Amino acid sequence: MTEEEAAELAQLERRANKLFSGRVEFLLSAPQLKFLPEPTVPEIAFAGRSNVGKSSLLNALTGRKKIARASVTPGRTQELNFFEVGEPTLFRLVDMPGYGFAKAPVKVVEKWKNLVKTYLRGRQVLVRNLVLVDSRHGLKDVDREMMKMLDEAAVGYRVVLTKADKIKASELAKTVEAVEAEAKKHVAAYPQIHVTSSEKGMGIGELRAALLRDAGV
Ligand SMILES: Nc1nc2c(ncn2[C@@H]2O[C@H](COP(=O)(O)OP(=O)(O)OP(=O)(O)O)[C@@H](O)[C@H]2O)c(=O)[nH]1
Ligand SMILES: [Mg+2]
Repeated sequence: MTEEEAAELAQLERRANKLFSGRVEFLLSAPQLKFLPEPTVPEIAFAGRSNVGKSSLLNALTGRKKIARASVTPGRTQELNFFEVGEPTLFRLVDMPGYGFAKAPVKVVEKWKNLVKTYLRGRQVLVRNLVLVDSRHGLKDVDREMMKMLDEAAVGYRVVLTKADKIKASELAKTVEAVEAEAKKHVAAYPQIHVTSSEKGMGIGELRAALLRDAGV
């Protein structure tokens, strides 16, 4: 990175930090597609296995403890939850139900799956997706399925490792390498992945800046 690029990035990060610490508001919760808000601004959606830390990452990004409901119980988020960022609203963050939660009743899982799939495939204003992956587990087949679906839907996505505070640096480095190698094989995935800890604030500033770029603001 040149000095100029580094300065530009630092400036973007400052702007991102300011924006995320400003107005962030819960807009609505959509249990069905007919309840989606008007597609008036760009949207960035958070996907990932149940309990991977989607709601926690949303809280960390916005610097608010409880704007999105996080929980030790997998399957906490059951609707598409929309949050608006900026005054006036510049873009929205969308917290989604997790996938791959074996204990949920089949019917409930089918309902979430359809909701998420239809949203991801058909939403005009969806500019970027985050696919969250637990640092301790790396990519699972359900993640690969999601990535394939996004490749097919031509929705660009960033792979984000979560809970990086939970493993040793040496193990983390191995996971990063493996996940990055796989991400490079997916057409719609960013070749570089993000490493985060919502608990420790790791990687949060960089991700904020990346999201600002994605939203085009
Ligand atoms: N140590 C640590 N724990 C985390 C981190 N992020 C999330 N967790 C914990 O992981 C659990 C699940 O977090 P959530 O944010 O609710 O996960 P989710 O992906 O929204 O889960 P669903 O809504 O069920 O799909 C909670 O107990 C969080 O406190 C992190 O960065 N570090
Ligand atoms: Mg959640």
